[in-house]
Amino acid sequence: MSKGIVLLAAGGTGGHVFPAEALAFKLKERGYSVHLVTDSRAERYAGKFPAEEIHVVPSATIGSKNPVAVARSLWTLWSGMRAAKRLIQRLKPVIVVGFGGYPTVPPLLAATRLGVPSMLHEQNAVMGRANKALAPRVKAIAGGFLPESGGAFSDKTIATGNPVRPAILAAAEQPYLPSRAGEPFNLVVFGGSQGAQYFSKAMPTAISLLDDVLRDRLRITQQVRPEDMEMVRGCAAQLQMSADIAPFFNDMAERLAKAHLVICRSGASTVSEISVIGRPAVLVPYPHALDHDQAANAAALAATGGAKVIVQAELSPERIASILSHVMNDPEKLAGMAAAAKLAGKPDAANLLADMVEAIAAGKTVSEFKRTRA
Ligand SMILES: CC(=O)N[C@H]1[C@@H](OP(=O)(O)OP(=O)(O)OC[C@H]2O[C@@H](n3ccc(=O)[nH]c3=O)[C@H](O)[C@@H]2O)O[C@H](CO)[C@@H](O)[C@@H]1O
Repeated sequence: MSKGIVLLAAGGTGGHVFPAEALAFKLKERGYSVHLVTDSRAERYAGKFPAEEIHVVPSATIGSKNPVAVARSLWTLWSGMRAAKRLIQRLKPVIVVGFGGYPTVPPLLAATRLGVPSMLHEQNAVMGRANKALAPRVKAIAGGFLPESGGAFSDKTIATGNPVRPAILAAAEQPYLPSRAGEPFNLVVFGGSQGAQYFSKAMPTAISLLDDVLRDRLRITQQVRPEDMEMVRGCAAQLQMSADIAPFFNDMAERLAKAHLVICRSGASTVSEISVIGRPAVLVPYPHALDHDQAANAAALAATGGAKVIVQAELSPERIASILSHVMNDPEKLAGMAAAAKLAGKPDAANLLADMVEAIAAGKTVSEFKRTRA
């Protein structure tokens, strides 16, 4: 028999949904039923997300200054809140947990109005806008990279880390095996759930600048946005490179486990996964990210010595080639970074977050929960 329903709310991008999914697996193991409320991208997760049902309620952002657009958004939010209220009254969840993104605003507001316990998980080192708006109303906030003290809501924040998928935890069992002179060197290049156009042009040029000995050692996995696939495939063929190229790799955990170096953006789950598995990384924060959350996530891992951060404006194919030449000849340095990254990893985040969900659902305060952990 189910211990009760937990309603998870997440904006429809991988950045919000993947941590919610990791928590969902954990809660199901503990005997809860899970429902997900998200936006119109819900069908992407159908059959994959371990929820009894996936619900969509209307939502909108208020980004525009145009009064007609603002009125329309407010109306959509109002309808979303009414729909969310009906959903919560029907499901009677023991708690509603928001993972950020504007589609979480109606369900979380509805939960607080109905007196249902509610909490947030913020994946990034900087709080997103939806979470910032909801933070004063919820009972607790779990943070992927948020500090437990000194932040705006430190009295109710717990640094759980970002829950990672079971496949990532399995990959974390594999030790880092350095690639020495003459041995294959696995390089994984990726953007995030949507890919990163920057690497499509920069990587092939960088690789063309390497000497033949290093280029022969490279085995590349590169996530490439669909519109760039043909161009990057052509470059790889011209360079006679061994490269796996795709818009999205479903076996990313396994690829990260085998990587000798990762070059990527610094979305919250990306950074958390790299540190849980323990692989050295060059992080290139997405320069147009709202509130520069990616720069802050990257800085958190770089501070441990597990990664190097380079802002895109200071990066070039020449610099990538120079970094590759240097580190491919210095396996000890990469092994040191891998160890530092692993030390910073939080493989127990999903467990801790599930403990927190159970405690808040049972009416405990954050300070009471913290005391049980001490
Ligand atoms: C442009 C933008 O606004 N990005 C935001 C978005 O990033 P984004 O949605 O890219 O989020 P993350 O980096 O957090 O997660 C990407 C996920 O996709 C997976 N993956 C990626 C490529 C692939 O081929 N296969 C695969 O499985 C990664 O392993 C990771 O689990 O949400 C994050 C979490 O709120 C934020 O930190 C980012 O700033």
